[in-house]
Amino acid sequence: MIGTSRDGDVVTIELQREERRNALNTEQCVLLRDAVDEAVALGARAIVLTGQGSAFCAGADLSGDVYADGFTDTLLEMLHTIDSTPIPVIAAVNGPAVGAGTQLALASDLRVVAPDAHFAIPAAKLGISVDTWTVKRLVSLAGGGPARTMLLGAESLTAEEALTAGLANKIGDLATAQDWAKRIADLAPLSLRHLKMVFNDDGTQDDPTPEQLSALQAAWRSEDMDEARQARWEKRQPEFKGR
Ligand SMILES: CCCCCCCCCCCCC[C@H](O)CC(=O)SCCNC(=O)CCNC(=O)[C@H](O)C(C)(C)COP(=O)(O)OP(=O)(O)OC[C@H]1O[C@@H](n2cnc3c(N)ncnc32)[C@H](O)[C@@H]1OP(=O)(O)O
Repeated sequence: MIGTSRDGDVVTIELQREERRNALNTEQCVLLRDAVDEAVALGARAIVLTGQGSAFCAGADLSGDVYADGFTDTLLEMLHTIDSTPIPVIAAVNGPAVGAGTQLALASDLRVVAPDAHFAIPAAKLGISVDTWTVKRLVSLAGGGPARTMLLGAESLTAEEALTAGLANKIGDLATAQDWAKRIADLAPLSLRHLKMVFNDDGTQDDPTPEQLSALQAAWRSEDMDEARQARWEKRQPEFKGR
């Protein structure tokens, strides 16, 4: 089960399998992927992801065969959908984020973490191999030290430790994340879209040449730049139209 709600330009998507601490199976991954796609198609300017009840997400559903009915491929597809959305995704980590639950938080752009939440990837306890993307994203966000503690040491990271390491951006609750999302939704969409592309560039692309960079800047030039300048001149909030 997945729940969605909309407040202006912000769509909140909630994992709703509280009885299983929002564990993910193939069906949940498909529902979550489709909910994210729908929010983007509806023109949302920011998405908040959260979990129902006391946990954010307990990871892959261990109550059956974890890798049944193409779970891994569907998980990968869902995480890639979140990672590549043109709009910012804020994870409101309302409780434990374990295994694929941490991966879900890693695929988001920003993380607001509840004080009693924690991150863990107990792959080494479960005989599971962790993929390269997850290791690289964890290192890029939390640093090599905390990443090794979590993966090689199979230890969890508390909210405060995650904030110190850089994995958490803020300590707060769902309302904190939604308020932040509303402020982000008022920023220039194309600027955010370009920043997300640059942040998520995994380094396999060659750096653009100066000519490519100026062409990219020209291509990204939008009416939003004129609106921002005009709004500043007229001392009012800009109303960005770019997508
Ligand atoms: C952009 C490109 C992306 C590329 C990505 C590539 C991906 C490639 C594929 C990677 C493959 C790896 C996938 C993934 O990492 C693997 C996993 O996720 S393994 C699962 C790891 N999860 C766990 O080990 C969590 C276990 N659970 C807990 O630690 C605790 O339950 C909790 C979450 C801390 C909550 O604790 P409590 O609140 O005390 O709750 P309980 O423990 O009492 O549980 C309540 C209830 O929920 C059931 N439950 C909990 N977790 C799960 C689960 N994972 N699956 C199923 N059910 C779960 C638990 O059994 C209880 O139910 P009850 O017994 O009461 O019926």
